[in-house]
Amino acid sequence: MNPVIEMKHVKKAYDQNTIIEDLNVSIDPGEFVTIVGSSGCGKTTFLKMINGLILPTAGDIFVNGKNLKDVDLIQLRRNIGYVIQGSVLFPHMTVRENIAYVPTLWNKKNKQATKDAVQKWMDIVGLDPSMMDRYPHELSGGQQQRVGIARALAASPDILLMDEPFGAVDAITRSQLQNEIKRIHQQTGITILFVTHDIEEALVLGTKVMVMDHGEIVQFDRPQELMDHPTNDFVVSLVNHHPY
Ligand SMILES: Nc1ncnc2c1ncn2[C@@H]1O[C@H](COP(=O)(O)OP(=O)(O)OP(=O)(O)O)[C@@H](O)[C@H]1O
Repeated sequence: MNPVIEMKHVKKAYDQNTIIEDLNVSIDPGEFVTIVGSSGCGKTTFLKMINGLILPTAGDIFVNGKNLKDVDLIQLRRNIGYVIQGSVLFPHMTVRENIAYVPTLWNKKNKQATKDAVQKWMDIVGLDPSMMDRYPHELSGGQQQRVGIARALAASPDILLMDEPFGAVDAITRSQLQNEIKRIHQQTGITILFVTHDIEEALVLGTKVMVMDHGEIVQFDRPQELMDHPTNDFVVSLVNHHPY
């Protein structure tokens, strides 16, 4: 199987400050990769290098076999969904208009196709149709997060990048959203990369868990493997905070 994302000898420095020294990783299509690690270890930097929002200082990044050095980054981002913490919806657009944003560009002559897409994705993320004409400020944090996910998915991306997407919602909503995203992953087979600071969330959601420490991947394994065979003391301490 060809990897959907590959990094080879990737280095990232901000001025003189090297955050990532030499990162090598290969991610297979369809995986749900959760990324955990201490604060400031480079998780967001890692994620943003995949959609070209941050450029590496050295090394190569391949998405769907193409070196990012050779691709149009705007085009690339159309195929990569990006969901971050908090609301990043267009405030002056309704739920319907937010979700329809990309499908409208595609279906200029077929309004019904856009309408169908909005309904389909609202349904998949568990948003009641009565929310359709509301504006973001008329929604709860959890509902806004659902619209954000629906909007990202409505663009039919191959890859979905999620940076602490459920960080700002209460525990009940968070657990509902976790179930939704797990189901969406199973239904769509999309590749998901999901940053979290919560090891429990990482172990529950991930088909693979990537543990980062000081810009290095210290372990990248199936959740069970991580719990049974943690590779170093950092992973041991992470896993030990897990209640199971
Ligand atoms: N634009 C920037 N300029 C300079 N330093 C930066 C910049 N962006 C991030 N950093 C630094 O790079 C390091 C890694 O940041 P990053 O946001 O990738 O970490 P993280 O693991 O996602 O952190 P957190 O869990 O706290 O969100 C941090 O020390 C941060 O201060």
